[in-house]
Amino acid sequence: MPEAVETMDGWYCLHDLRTIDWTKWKKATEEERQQAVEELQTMLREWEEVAEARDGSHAFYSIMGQKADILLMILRPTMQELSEIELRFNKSKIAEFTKPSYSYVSVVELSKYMSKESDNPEDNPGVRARLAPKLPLWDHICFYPMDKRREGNDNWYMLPFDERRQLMYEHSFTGRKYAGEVKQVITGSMGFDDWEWSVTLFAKDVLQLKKIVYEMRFDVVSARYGEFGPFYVGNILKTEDVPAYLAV
Ligand code: VOV
Repeated sequence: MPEAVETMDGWYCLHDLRTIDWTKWKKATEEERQQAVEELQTMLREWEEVAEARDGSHAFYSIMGQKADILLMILRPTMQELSEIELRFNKSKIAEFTKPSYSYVSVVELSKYMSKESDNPEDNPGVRARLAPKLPLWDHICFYPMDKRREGNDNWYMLPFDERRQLMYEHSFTGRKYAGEVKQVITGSMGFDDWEWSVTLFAKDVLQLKKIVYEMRFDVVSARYGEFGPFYVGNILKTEDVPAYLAV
C-alpha cells in the first residue's frame, strides 16, 4: 500500500469571494455608502493590526472578470477566528451590497516530501514561519483550487512514496526558478472543501502568474496528475484605495 506523506499544518485559511451589486450600491444614499466604506476600512485596519502583531494575516484584492469583484483571504490560528471574521463581514453594511460568489476553507500545508528522515522540520524556524505566513501583498494575486488525479493509470494516490517525492522535487525545481517573482501559499483542504488544495500565488508582475502556471503544466505532477478548478486573478486593493474603488 502506498504510504501517505506526513503534512505539517499551520494557520487556517478562508478565501471569501464576492460580487458587488453595483445597481443596489448606486441606489444607496451617500450616507449609507459612506458608512459602508468607513466600516470596511475599520475592519481592514483592525486586521492590519492583527497582522502587525503576527497573530494572523490577510489579503484584500479586486478580482478581474465576472466571477467575482473582491477577494478577502484570511489566515488565523484557529477556525473559530475565521468564523468570527466571516460573520463580522456578513453583518457589516458593505455585505448588504455584495453577493457570495465563491469561498474556500483550508489550512496552510507543508508536506515532508523534501525532508530527510532524521530531520524534524517543525524545529526549523523557517518552516514554522511558512506555516504562519505573512502574506506578501504584492500587486497581483492568483487563486485556484486543485486536485491530484485518481483515474485509471493516472492515480497519484497509488504511486509509491519515492516516485511522488521525485515528482515533487521536479515541481519544486520549476517553482524555484520564480524566486523573487512569485510567492506561493499552498493550503490543504481534504475534509474541509471540495478540492484537495488551494494555490494562492502573489506576483509583482501579473505576467509571471501566467508564466509559472504555464511552465508547471509541463511538470509531470501537473501534466499527468493535476486537475484544476476555477482561476481568480486580481489586483491589490489597499485600505486607503477602497473609497476610490467604491466611488460611484
Ligand atoms: C512559486 C514557486 C513554487 C515552489 C518553489 C513550490 C515548491 C513546492 C514544494 C517544495 C512542495 C513540497 C513541500 C511542501 O512545501 O509542501 C510543494 C507542494 C505543492 N505545490 Fe508547489 N511550489 C511552487 C508553486 C506551486 C504552484 C504554482 C502550484 C500549482 C500547480 C500548477 O500546476 O498549477 C503548486 C502546487 C503545489 C501543491 C498542490 C503542493 C502539495 C502537493 C502534495 O501532494 O502534497 N505549487 N511545492
